[in-house]
Amino acid sequence: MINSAKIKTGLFFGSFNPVHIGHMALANYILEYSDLSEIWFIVTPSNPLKKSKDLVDENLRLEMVKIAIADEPRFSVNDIEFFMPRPSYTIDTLFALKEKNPERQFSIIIGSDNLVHFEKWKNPEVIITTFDVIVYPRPGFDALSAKYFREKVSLIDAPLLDISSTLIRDAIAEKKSMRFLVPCGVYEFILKQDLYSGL
Ligand SMILES: Nc1ncnc2c1ncn2[C@@H]1O[C@H](COP(=O)(O)OP(=O)(O)OP(=O)(O)O)[C@@H](O)[C@H]1O
Ligand SMILES: O=C(O)c1ccc[n+]([C@@H]2O[C@H](COP(=O)([O-])O)[C@@H](O)[C@H]2O)c1
Repeated sequence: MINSAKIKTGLFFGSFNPVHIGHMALANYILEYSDLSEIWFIVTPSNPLKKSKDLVDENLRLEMVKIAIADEPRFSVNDIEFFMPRPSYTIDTLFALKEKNPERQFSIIIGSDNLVHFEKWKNPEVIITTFDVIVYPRPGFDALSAKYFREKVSLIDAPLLDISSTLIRDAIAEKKSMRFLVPCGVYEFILKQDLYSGL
């Protein structure tokens, strides 16, 4: 199959502990301002570089992403890493997805912070030469001067909300309502499952 006939799919990897409106706004913007037809949220059970003692069960994180994307048919969620060795190395996931989905052309979506520190990832050279990479800005990290800024890298000037899953977890632990910082339905799920309250 020739490349142009393939479905262009963006891959947005994260712990999503929990998914928040910063993730959704970014994915929304990239979907509208790139040539991607769809974005898959890949829930990472165990980020090789980020150990969090507050990490809730991966199935709960998957459920929250399912709730978040329910109204957008061009978004989907994928649990492939649940069935792969831990920690979750993106290179291994990318090749597994490529093999299983020959009808798709994958682009990995990363922040400029990750591109600047790409040498910390497993096999960065292989990722950057094999896959398309869409980079969005993170303040303080200049993608253009990164060692791994190559021809397969494209920059997208997405607006960012200055919030994180850490902020939400900490606030919930302090009994603050975070209803509007997470996608519709996710806050109710957090309360019902009693997540993050005892941190
Ligand atoms: N507010 C945001 N806007 C845009 N991208 C974000 C935002 N927060 C996180 N991301 C990006 O989304 C991806 C997945 O993020 P992750 O699930 O680790 O969320 P996080 O908010 O950074 O989590 P934590 O606070 O637990 O470290 C990461 O590559 C991260 O750079
Ligand atoms: O493959 C690696 O070596 C690797 C190292 C660090 C991060 N990642 C992936 O990048 C995703 C986003 O990471 P982060 O640290 O920006 O939240 C995370 O969910 C992992 O899938 C992957």
